[in-house]
Amino acid sequence: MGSTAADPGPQIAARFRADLAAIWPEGIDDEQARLGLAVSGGPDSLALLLLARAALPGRVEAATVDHGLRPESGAEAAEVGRICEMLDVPHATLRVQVAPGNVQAQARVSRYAALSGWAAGRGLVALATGHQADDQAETLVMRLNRASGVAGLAGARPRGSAPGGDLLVLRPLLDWRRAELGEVVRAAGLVAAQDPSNGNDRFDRVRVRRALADADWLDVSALAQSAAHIAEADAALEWMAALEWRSCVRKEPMGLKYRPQAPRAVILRVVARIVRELDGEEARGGAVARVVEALVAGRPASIGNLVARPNSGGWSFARAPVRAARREG
Ligand SMILES: Nc1ncnc2c1ncn2[C@@H]1O[C@H](COP(=O)(O)OP(=O)(O)OP(=O)(O)O)[C@@H](O)[C@H]1O
Repeated sequence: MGSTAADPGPQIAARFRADLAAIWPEGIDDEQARLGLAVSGGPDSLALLLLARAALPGRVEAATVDHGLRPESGAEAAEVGRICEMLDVPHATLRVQVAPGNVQAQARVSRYAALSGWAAGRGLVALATGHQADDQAETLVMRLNRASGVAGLAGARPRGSAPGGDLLVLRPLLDWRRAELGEVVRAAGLVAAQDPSNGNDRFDRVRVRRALADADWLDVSALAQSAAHIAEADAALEWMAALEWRSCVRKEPMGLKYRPQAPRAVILRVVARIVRELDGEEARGGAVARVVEALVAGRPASIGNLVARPNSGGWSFARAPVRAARREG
């Protein structure tokens, strides 16, 4: 493929360059700095590949994670490899094993772990992903429909770190519409895989997508911006929860003691972290809320393998004693 066919038009390229510049890490103005691209083979991340290659010629590398969860995943990764070869962009396929349990959540954990290892090994300054405005808006509407709290409603942030690590993740396409990205791919003569991402909540998402397309009074870009505002509020709550943890949570011989000071939204996060640290499990939001409600009312409560008790100005959390009967049996 000639570079002219693959290169997006000058206006599109300039818009992407400006979006990338706005989130580019401070202090990394090195002309040699190279950016990693997470390319699943779907239309959004293929557009990312084309746009980033034009914005940073010779300074991008791509990786595709093959979770091995669908029969066609290997062929999709190979197709991304073929496209990258045509575009003269180095490409790696990262095969991962997904731990049993919540498959989508585990796939995400292994995906980011693999991408982080790859980026570190290749000396890349950051990883860019293809999250875009329609996905943000759809997720927001789906979560509103499930009564999600702030963390659930928060959209992806333009700049953040990969879960469980310190790889910088850039999302330069958050203001781009799906149709615009599809057009970038089409204009380059490429054919994207049928949306290999977004498989987790595909059914709900497709329904919401149709509803949003029919509701011409709904402004998808505005919804996406709201998701971004909520993401900032979520980060602020996390910051407050870290502060509350430092000043109000103490070790006890049997577990942790918490003397809550903050508003309830922060308390819920601190209690969720206590459960995570003592029980090693991620607690469901509703279960955490029930425990807090009981403790505020002066009643003990249990969550996972923990017992929480109100006492002398605070709440004690400890692992529940193994019942004698169970031990004997
Ligand atoms: N198998 C994959 N290989 C490489 N990149 C991927 C893969 N799956 C997803 N991505 C990257 O993540 C972006 C968002 O994909 P998707 O919407 O599936 O993720 P998500 O689960 O909604 O978001 P997050 O990964 O932040 O939880 C894609 O545009 C792409 O950049």
